[in-house]
Amino acid sequence: MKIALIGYGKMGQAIEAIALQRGHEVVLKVSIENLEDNTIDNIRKADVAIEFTGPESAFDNIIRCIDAGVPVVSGSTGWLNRYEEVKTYCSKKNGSLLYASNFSVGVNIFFAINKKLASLMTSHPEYDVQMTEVHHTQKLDAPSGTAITLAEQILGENNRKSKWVNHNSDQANELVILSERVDPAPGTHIIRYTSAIDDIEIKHTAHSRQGFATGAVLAAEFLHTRKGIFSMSDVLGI
Ligand SMILES: NC(=O)C1=CN([C@@H]2O[C@H](COP(=O)(O)OP(=O)(O)OC[C@H]3O[C@@H](n4cnc5c(N)ncnc54)[C@H](OP(=O)(O)O)[C@@H]3O)[C@@H](O)[C@H]2O)C=CC1
Ligand SMILES: O=C(O)C1=N[C@H](C(=O)O)C[C@H](O)C1
Repeated sequence: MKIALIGYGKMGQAIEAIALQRGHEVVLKVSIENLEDNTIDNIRKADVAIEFTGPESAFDNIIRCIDAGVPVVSGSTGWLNRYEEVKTYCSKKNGSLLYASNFSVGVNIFFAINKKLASLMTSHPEYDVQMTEVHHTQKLDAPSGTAITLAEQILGENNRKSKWVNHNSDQANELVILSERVDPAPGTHIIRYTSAIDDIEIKHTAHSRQGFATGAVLAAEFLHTRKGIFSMSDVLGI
């Protein structure tokens, strides 16, 4: 596959290493230094684009890939207030999009465990639930995209919580997500159910960016021959 890397920072470089190992070719690398290369004509040289830039630039980059007619895998976080708009545009243009707040296989298994645990806890109001996410200090958004996905899963199951907040709270309806920024943390997510009698905790710790990068390349391999809007559940069958 010929791959365009839109965003050549920590993730773009980790993805390039995995893509080359898997026999793919990187035909375009875009960062702030060469934004002039981020054109529809250049993107069209690729079979698939992989977009990891950040909250401010993801939307425009994804739209550009759709306009180029090139399937796009995006992992940028902090822009999902415009996700519905992108989905509508992608459908209208008969494009291909695969978005995930977290591409690692381990986190996608963790999502399934989180949903199941949240469902079991529905009938146990004696437990309160809280989340913590820990990332490196260069991260621009808080809470992490993964934490928001986990929180939305819990909100979907737990009728005692009606919204998430990114600060401490004593309101019973608020699901607290605490964000910590310490180096070199690639990404840790912890969900704690606490009661007077005992606590239950589930935790995922990424040891490096390799899992995210491998998942993004698997997603690109999945997407490049398909039309439509997909998620990592489609890639992994979980
Ligand atoms: N879904 C997932 O599994 C994961 C998602 N992420 C998310 O991916 C995003 C990127 O993370 P990370 O690689 O760590 O961040 P970095 O800051 O290391 O890299 C971002 C890259 O995007 C470039 N960039 C910034 N603005 C633009 C733009 N307008 N057009 C094109 N390129 C641009 C930067 O250029 P320059 O270097 O010149 O500034 C840099 O190359 C974040 O939103 C992060 O949360 C991260 C890990 C996993
Ligand atoms: O910015 C990061 O580094 C990460 N971002 C994603 C997120 O916001 O959830 C995924 C991973 O945790 C690393």
